[in-house]
Amino acid sequence: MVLADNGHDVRLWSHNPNQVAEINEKRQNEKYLPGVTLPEAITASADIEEAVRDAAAVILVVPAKATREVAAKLAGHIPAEAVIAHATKGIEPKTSKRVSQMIEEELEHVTHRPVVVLSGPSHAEEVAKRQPTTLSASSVEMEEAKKVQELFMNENFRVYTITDMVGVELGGSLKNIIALGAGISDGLGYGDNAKAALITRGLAEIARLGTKLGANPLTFIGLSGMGDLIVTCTSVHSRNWRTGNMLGKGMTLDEALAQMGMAVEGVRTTEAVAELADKAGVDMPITKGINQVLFHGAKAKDIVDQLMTRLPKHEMDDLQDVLNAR
Ligand SMILES: NC(=O)C1=CN([C@@H]2O[C@H](COP(=O)(O)OP(=O)(O)OC[C@H]3O[C@@H](n4cnc5c(N)ncnc54)[C@H](O)[C@@H]3O)[C@@H](O)[C@H]2O)C=CC1
Ligand SMILES: O=C(CO)COP(=O)(O)O
Repeated sequence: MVLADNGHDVRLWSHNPNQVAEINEKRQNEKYLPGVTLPEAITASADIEEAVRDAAAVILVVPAKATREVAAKLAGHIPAEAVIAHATKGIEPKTSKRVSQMIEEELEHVTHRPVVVLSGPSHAEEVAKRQPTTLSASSVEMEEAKKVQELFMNENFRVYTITDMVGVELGGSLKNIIALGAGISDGLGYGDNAKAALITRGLAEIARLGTKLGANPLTFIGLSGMGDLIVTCTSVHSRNWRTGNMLGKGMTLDEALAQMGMAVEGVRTTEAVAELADKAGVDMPITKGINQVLFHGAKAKDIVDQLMTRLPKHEMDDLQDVLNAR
Protein backbone atom coordinates (compact mmCIF):
# COMPACT_ATOMS: atom_id res chain seq x y z
CA MET A 1 0.00 0.00 0.00
CA VAL A 2 2.88 2.39 0.78
CA LEU A 3 4.42 1.70 -2.61
CA ALA A 4 1.05 2.13 -4.35
CA ASP A 5 0.53 5.44 -2.51
CA ASN A 6 3.93 6.49 -3.89
CA GLY A 7 2.75 5.93 -7.46
CA HIS A 8 4.29 2.52 -8.12
CA ASP A 9 2.55 -0.43 -9.79
CA VAL A 10 2.66 -3.23 -7.22
CA ARG A 11 2.36 -6.89 -8.13
CA LEU A 12 1.84 -9.26 -5.21
CA TRP A 13 2.67 -12.93 -5.58
CA SER A 14 0.76 -15.39 -3.40
CA HIS A 15 0.85 -19.19 -3.33
CA ASN A 16 -2.83 -19.13 -2.46
CA PRO A 17 -5.11 -18.72 -5.54
CA ASN A 18 -8.12 -17.82 -3.34
CA GLN A 19 -6.17 -14.93 -1.85
CA VAL A 20 -5.16 -13.79 -5.36
CA ALA A 21 -8.81 -13.81 -6.52
CA GLU A 22 -9.98 -11.97 -3.38
CA ILE A 23 -7.37 -9.22 -3.85
CA ASN A 24 -8.02 -8.75 -7.56
CA GLU A 25 -11.82 -9.01 -7.47
CA LYS A 26 -12.78 -7.53 -4.08
CA ARG A 27 -9.69 -5.38 -3.34
CA GLN A 28 -9.66 -7.02 0.11
CA ASN A 29 -7.37 -9.37 2.06
CA GLU A 30 -9.91 -10.32 4.71
CA LYS A 31 -7.90 -12.83 6.78
CA TYR A 32 -4.74 -10.74 7.06
CA LEU A 33 -5.93 -7.10 6.85
CA PRO A 34 -9.67 -7.06 7.56
CA GLY A 35 -11.56 -3.88 6.69
CA VAL A 36 -8.83 -2.42 4.45
CA THR A 37 -9.52 -1.53 0.80
CA LEU A 38 -6.41 -2.11 -1.29
CA PRO A 39 -5.43 0.58 -3.83
CA GLU A 40 -6.13 -0.12 -7.53
CA ALA A 41 -2.37 -0.06 -8.28
CA ILE A 42 -2.02 -3.39 -6.43
CA THR A 43 -2.65 -6.56 -8.43
CA ALA A 44 -2.06 -10.13 -7.31
CA SER A 45 -0.87 -13.20 -9.21
CA ALA A 46 -0.33 -16.86 -8.37
CA ASP A 47 2.39 -17.01 -11.06
CA ILE A 48 5.74 -15.91 -9.62
CA GLU A 49 7.31 -15.40 -13.05
CA GLU A 50 4.52 -13.03 -14.08
CA ALA A 51 4.69 -11.23 -10.70
CA VAL A 52 8.39 -10.30 -11.00
CA ARG A 53 8.64 -9.80 -14.79
CA ASP A 54 10.43 -6.48 -15.50
CA ALA A 55 10.19 -5.51 -11.80
CA ALA A 56 12.40 -2.63 -10.62
CA ALA A 57 12.38 -4.04 -7.08
CA VAL A 58 11.49 -7.42 -5.59
CA ILE A 59 10.51 -7.52 -1.91
CA LEU A 60 10.22 -10.82 -0.04
CA VAL A 61 7.95 -10.80 3.01
CA VAL A 62 7.02 -14.43 3.57
CA PRO A 63 7.56 -16.01 7.01
CA ALA A 64 11.23 -16.85 7.65
CA LYS A 65 10.61 -20.60 7.35
CA ALA A 66 9.38 -20.07 3.76
CA THR A 67 12.21 -17.72 2.70
CA ARG A 68 14.52 -20.29 1.11
CA GLU A 69 11.66 -21.99 -0.75
CA VAL A 70 10.34 -18.70 -2.16
CA ALA A 71 13.81 -17.28 -2.96
CA ALA A 72 14.60 -20.52 -4.84
CA LYS A 73 11.35 -20.11 -6.82
CA LEU A 74 12.42 -16.56 -7.71
CA ALA A 75 15.84 -17.60 -9.00
CA GLY A 76 15.83 -17.47 -12.78
CA HIS A 77 12.95 -14.96 -12.88
CA ILE A 78 14.44 -11.96 -11.04
CA PRO A 79 15.43 -9.17 -13.47
CA ALA A 80 19.18 -8.51 -13.30
CA GLU A 81 18.67 -4.83 -12.43
CA ALA A 82 16.04 -5.35 -9.72
CA VAL A 83 16.69 -4.12 -6.18
CA ILE A 84 16.20 -7.07 -3.81
CA ALA A 85 14.77 -6.36 -0.37
CA HIS A 86 13.06 -8.23 2.46
CA ALA A 87 11.02 -7.38 5.55
CA THR A 88 11.04 -10.80 7.22
CA LYS A 89 12.09 -11.29 10.86
CA GLY A 90 13.72 -14.55 11.86
CA ILE A 91 16.87 -16.65 12.26
CA GLU A 92 17.22 -20.09 10.72
CA PRO A 93 17.55 -22.91 13.30
CA LYS A 94 20.73 -25.03 13.01
CA THR A 95 22.48 -22.71 10.48
CA SER A 96 21.87 -19.50 12.55
CA LYS A 97 21.58 -17.66 9.21
CA ARG A 98 19.90 -14.25 8.93
CA VAL A 99 17.18 -13.81 6.29
CA SER A 100 19.41 -11.82 3.91
CA GLN A 101 21.99 -14.62 4.08
CA MET A 102 19.35 -17.20 3.16
CA ILE A 103 18.18 -15.09 0.20
CA GLU A 104 21.75 -14.44 -1.00
CA GLU A 105 22.54 -18.16 -0.82
CA GLU A 106 19.43 -19.13 -2.81
CA LEU A 107 20.12 -16.45 -5.46
CA GLU A 108 23.91 -16.75 -5.63
CA HIS A 109 23.86 -18.37 -9.09
CA VAL A 110 21.65 -15.57 -10.40
CA THR A 111 22.84 -12.32 -8.82
CA HIS A 112 25.41 -11.01 -6.35
CA ARG A 113 23.41 -7.90 -5.66
CA PRO A 114 23.42 -7.06 -1.91
CA VAL A 115 20.02 -7.54 -0.24
CA VAL A 116 18.32 -4.68 1.63
CA VAL A 117 16.31 -5.24 4.83
CA LEU A 118 13.43 -2.94 5.75
CA SER A 119 12.81 -3.23 9.50
CA GLY A 120 11.47 -1.28 12.45
CA PRO A 121 8.34 -0.68 14.54
CA SER A 122 5.68 -1.21 11.87
CA HIS A 123 2.55 -3.23 12.50
CA ALA A 124 0.77 -3.66 9.17
CA GLU A 125 -2.60 -2.77 10.73
CA GLU A 126 -1.37 0.81 11.42
CA VAL A 127 0.61 1.20 8.19
CA ALA A 128 -2.60 0.29 6.30
CA LYS A 129 -4.37 3.17 8.11
CA ARG A 130 -1.58 5.47 6.93
CA GLN A 131 -0.60 6.28 10.52
CA PRO A 132 2.93 7.68 11.13
CA THR A 133 5.54 4.91 10.97
CA THR A 134 9.36 5.00 10.93
CA LEU A 135 11.74 2.28 9.76
CA SER A 136 15.33 1.53 8.82
CA ALA A 137 16.48 0.38 5.39
CA SER A 138 19.78 -1.43 5.72
CA SER A 139 22.25 -2.94 3.32
CA VAL A 140 26.00 -3.39 3.29
CA GLU A 141 25.86 -1.05 0.24
CA MET A 142 24.48 2.36 1.19
CA GLU A 143 23.38 2.96 -2.42
CA GLU A 144 21.04 -0.06 -2.25
CA ALA A 145 19.57 1.06 1.09
CA LYS A 146 18.97 4.53 -0.40
CA LYS A 147 17.02 3.03 -3.30
CA VAL A 148 14.65 1.33 -0.85
CA GLN A 149 14.40 4.54 1.20
CA GLU A 150 13.40 6.43 -1.93
CA LEU A 151 10.83 3.80 -3.01
CA PHE A 152 9.00 3.73 0.34
CA MET A 153 9.43 7.17 1.90
CA ASN A 154 6.31 9.37 2.14
CA GLU A 155 4.63 11.70 4.62
CA ASN A 156 3.29 8.78 6.69
CA PHE A 157 6.23 6.43 6.26
CA ARG A 158 9.68 7.73 7.16
CA VAL A 159 12.67 5.55 6.27
CA TYR A 160 16.21 6.01 7.60
CA THR A 161 19.27 4.35 6.04
CA ILE A 162 21.91 2.39 7.97
CA THR A 163 24.64 -0.01 6.82
CA ASP A 164 24.73 -2.25 9.92
CA MET A 165 22.83 -5.12 8.31
CA VAL A 166 23.83 -7.58 11.06
CA GLY A 167 22.51 -5.31 13.82
CA VAL A 168 19.29 -4.45 11.99
CA GLU A 169 18.40 -8.05 11.14
CA LEU A 170 19.30 -9.36 14.60
CA GLY A 171 17.42 -6.57 16.42
CA GLY A 172 14.28 -7.16 14.31
CA SER A 173 14.42 -10.91 14.82
CA LEU A 174 15.39 -11.18 18.49
CA LYS A 175 12.82 -8.68 19.75
CA ASN A 176 10.16 -11.31 18.94
CA ILE A 177 11.60 -13.57 21.67
CA ILE A 178 11.31 -10.81 24.24
CA ALA A 179 7.78 -9.97 23.00
CA LEU A 180 6.76 -13.58 23.71
CA GLY A 181 8.19 -13.04 27.20
CA ALA A 182 6.30 -9.75 27.66
CA GLY A 183 3.07 -11.49 26.64
CA ILE A 184 3.78 -14.36 29.06
CA SER A 185 4.46 -11.84 31.85
CA ASP A 186 1.18 -9.99 31.17
CA GLY A 187 -0.66 -13.32 30.92
CA LEU A 188 0.69 -14.33 34.33
CA GLY A 189 -0.77 -11.10 35.74
CA TYR A 190 2.54 -9.31 36.30
CA GLY A 191 2.59 -5.56 35.77
CA ASP A 192 4.40 -2.77 34.00
CA ASN A 193 7.51 -3.08 36.20
CA ALA A 194 8.04 -6.64 35.00
CA LYS A 195 7.49 -5.67 31.35
CA ALA A 196 9.92 -2.74 31.56
CA ALA A 197 12.47 -5.11 33.12
CA LEU A 198 12.01 -7.62 30.29
CA ILE A 199 12.37 -4.94 27.62
CA THR A 200 15.52 -3.46 29.19
CA ARG A 201 17.28 -6.67 30.18
CA GLY A 202 16.08 -8.23 26.92
CA LEU A 203 17.77 -5.45 24.99
CA ALA A 204 20.95 -6.06 27.01
CA GLU A 205 21.08 -9.70 25.90
CA ILE A 206 20.18 -8.86 22.28
CA ALA A 207 23.04 -6.33 22.22
CA ARG A 208 25.42 -8.82 23.88
CA LEU A 209 24.84 -11.47 21.20
CA GLY A 210 24.61 -8.92 18.38
CA THR A 211 27.94 -7.26 19.09
CA LYS A 212 29.60 -10.67 19.43
CA LEU A 213 28.34 -11.39 15.90
CA GLY A 214 29.71 -8.11 14.54
CA ALA A 215 26.89 -5.58 14.98
CA ASN A 216 27.40 -1.98 16.06
CA PRO A 217 26.04 -1.61 19.64
CA LEU A 218 24.40 1.72 18.74
CA THR A 219 22.11 -0.03 16.23
CA PHE A 220 20.29 -1.66 19.15
CA ILE A 221 19.06 1.69 20.47
CA GLY A 222 17.72 2.51 16.97
CA LEU A 223 14.39 1.82 15.25
CA SER A 224 15.16 -1.81 14.42
CA GLY A 225 16.34 -2.47 17.99
CA MET A 226 14.72 -0.56 20.84
CA GLY A 227 11.99 0.83 18.54
CA ASP A 228 10.73 -2.54 17.37
CA LEU A 229 11.21 -4.07 20.82
CA ILE A 230 8.92 -1.43 22.37
CA VAL A 231 6.17 -1.80 19.76
CA THR A 232 6.17 -5.59 19.83
CA CYS A 233 6.19 -5.85 23.63
CA THR A 234 3.40 -3.32 24.10
CA SER A 235 1.09 -3.47 21.07
CA VAL A 236 -2.17 -5.41 20.91
CA HIS A 237 -1.33 -6.01 17.23
CA SER A 238 1.76 -8.09 18.04
CA ARG A 239 1.26 -11.76 17.22
CA ASN A 240 4.27 -12.60 19.39
CA TRP A 241 2.90 -10.70 22.41
CA ARG A 242 -0.56 -12.23 21.90
CA THR A 243 0.86 -15.75 21.69
CA GLY A 244 2.93 -15.18 24.85
CA ASN A 245 -0.16 -13.81 26.59
CA MET A 246 -2.09 -17.01 25.81
CA LEU A 247 0.82 -19.08 27.15
CA GLY A 248 0.94 -16.99 30.34
CA LYS A 249 -2.77 -17.66 30.82
CA GLY A 250 -2.17 -21.40 30.64
CA MET A 251 -2.68 -22.44 27.00
CA THR A 252 -0.25 -24.89 25.41
CA LEU A 253 1.99 -23.66 22.58
CA ASP A 254 0.02 -25.69 20.02
CA GLU A 255 -3.28 -24.24 21.24
CA ALA A 256 -1.94 -20.66 21.16
CA LEU A 257 -0.44 -21.03 17.66
CA ALA A 258 -3.67 -22.58 16.35
CA GLN A 259 -5.62 -19.64 17.78
CA MET A 260 -3.24 -17.10 16.14
CA GLY A 261 -3.28 -18.74 12.69
CA MET A 262 -0.58 -16.32 11.47
CA ALA A 263 3.23 -16.20 11.51
CA VAL A 264 4.59 -16.08 15.10
CA GLU A 265 8.27 -15.74 14.26
CA GLY A 266 9.50 -15.59 17.86
CA VAL A 267 8.82 -19.29 18.45
CA ARG A 268 11.26 -20.58 15.84
CA THR A 269 13.66 -17.71 16.54
CA THR A 270 13.80 -18.61 20.26
CA GLU A 271 14.93 -22.13 19.38
CA ALA A 272 17.50 -20.82 16.89
CA VAL A 273 18.89 -18.18 19.25
CA ALA A 274 19.07 -20.46 22.29
CA GLU A 275 21.34 -22.70 20.16
CA LEU A 276 23.29 -19.75 18.80
CA ALA A 277 23.90 -18.31 22.28
CA ASP A 278 25.53 -21.60 23.29
CA LYS A 279 27.67 -21.70 20.13
CA ALA A 280 28.73 -18.06 20.60
CA GLY A 281 29.25 -18.43 24.38
CA VAL A 282 26.89 -15.54 25.17
CA ASP A 283 24.79 -15.39 28.35
CA MET A 284 21.09 -15.03 27.37
CA PRO A 285 19.06 -16.02 30.44
CA ILE A 286 15.72 -14.58 29.24
CA THR A 287 15.92 -16.30 25.84
CA LYS A 288 16.98 -19.56 27.48
CA GLY A 289 14.09 -19.31 29.96
CA ILE A 290 11.54 -18.70 27.21
CA ASN A 291 13.01 -21.63 25.27
CA GLN A 292 12.42 -23.81 28.34
CA VAL A 293 8.77 -22.68 28.49
CA LEU A 294 8.14 -23.16 24.76
CA PHE A 295 9.88 -26.47 24.14
CA HIS A 296 10.79 -28.18 27.41
CA GLY A 297 7.64 -28.03 29.51
CA ALA A 298 8.90 -25.46 32.05
CA LYS A 299 6.29 -23.42 33.92
CA ALA A 300 6.55 -19.72 33.10
CA LYS A 301 6.19 -18.72 36.78
CA ASP A 302 9.16 -20.96 37.74
CA ILE A 303 11.29 -19.34 35.03
CA VAL A 304 10.46 -15.86 36.34
CA ASP A 305 11.42 -17.00 39.86
CA GLN A 306 14.72 -18.39 38.53
CA LEU A 307 15.50 -15.15 36.65
CA MET A 308 14.76 -13.03 39.72
CA THR A 309 16.89 -15.08 42.11
CA ARG A 310 20.09 -15.35 40.06
CA LEU A 311 23.30 -14.17 41.69
CA PRO A 312 23.55 -10.40 42.27
CA LYS A 313 25.21 -8.54 39.37
CA HIS A 314 26.56 -5.11 38.44
CA GLU A 315 24.05 -3.61 35.97
CA MET A 316 26.74 -2.24 33.68
CA ASP A 317 28.69 -5.53 33.37
CA ASP A 318 26.68 -6.28 30.25
CA LEU A 319 27.21 -2.89 28.69
CA GLN A 320 30.93 -3.16 29.29
CA ASP A 321 30.90 -6.54 27.46
CA VAL A 322 29.07 -4.91 24.57
CA LEU A 323 31.60 -2.09 24.31
CA ASN A 324 34.56 -4.49 24.72
CA ALA A 325 33.23 -6.56 21.81
CA ARG A 326 33.78 -3.62 19.44
N1 LIG B 1 2.51 -8.23 10.04
C1 LIG B 1 3.34 -7.22 10.38
O1 LIG B 1 2.90 -6.15 10.84
C2 LIG B 1 4.79 -7.36 10.17
C3 LIG B 1 5.36 -8.55 9.75
N2 LIG B 1 6.71 -8.62 9.56
C4 LIG B 1 7.34 -9.86 9.16
O2 LIG B 1 6.86 -10.26 7.88
C5 LIG B 1 6.95 -11.69 7.76
C6 LIG B 1 5.61 -12.22 7.30
O3 LIG B 1 4.68 -11.89 8.31
P1 LIG B 1 3.15 -11.64 8.03
O4 LIG B 1 2.87 -11.23 6.65
O5 LIG B 1 2.66 -10.77 9.11
O6 LIG B 1 2.62 -13.14 8.28
P2 LIG B 1 1.17 -13.70 8.01
O7 LIG B 1 1.08 -15.00 8.70
O8 LIG B 1 0.17 -12.63 8.30
O9 LIG B 1 1.18 -13.92 6.41
C7 LIG B 1 2.11 -14.79 5.85
C8 LIG B 1 1.82 -14.93 4.35
O10 LIG B 1 2.83 -15.77 3.81
C9 LIG B 1 2.19 -16.82 3.08
N3 LIG B 1 3.01 -18.02 3.15
C10 LIG B 1 3.20 -18.85 4.20
N4 LIG B 1 4.01 -19.87 3.84
C11 LIG B 1 4.32 -19.69 2.54
C12 LIG B 1 5.12 -20.42 1.59
N5 LIG B 1 5.75 -21.54 1.94
N6 LIG B 1 5.21 -19.93 0.35
C13 LIG B 1 4.59 -18.80 0.00
N7 LIG B 1 3.82 -18.05 0.84
C14 LIG B 1 3.70 -18.51 2.10
C15 LIG B 1 0.84 -17.00 3.74
O11 LIG B 1 -0.07 -17.59 2.85
C16 LIG B 1 0.47 -15.55 4.07
O12 LIG B 1 -0.10 -14.90 2.95
C17 LIG B 1 7.34 -12.21 9.16
O13 LIG B 1 8.72 -12.48 9.16
C18 LIG B 1 7.03 -11.04 10.08
O14 LIG B 1 7.86 -11.01 11.22
C19 LIG B 1 7.53 -7.54 9.72
C20 LIG B 1 7.01 -6.34 10.11
C21 LIG B 1 5.62 -6.17 10.40
O1 LIG C 1 7.60 -6.98 13.65
C1 LIG C 1 6.49 -6.54 13.85
C2 LIG C 1 6.23 -5.11 14.09
O2 LIG C 1 7.33 -4.30 13.74
C3 LIG C 1 5.36 -7.49 13.93
O3 LIG C 1 5.38 -8.09 15.17
P1 LIG C 1 4.51 -9.41 15.41
O4 LIG C 1 5.03 -10.43 14.44
O5 LIG C 1 4.72 -9.78 16.84
O6 LIG C 1 3.07 -9.04 15.11
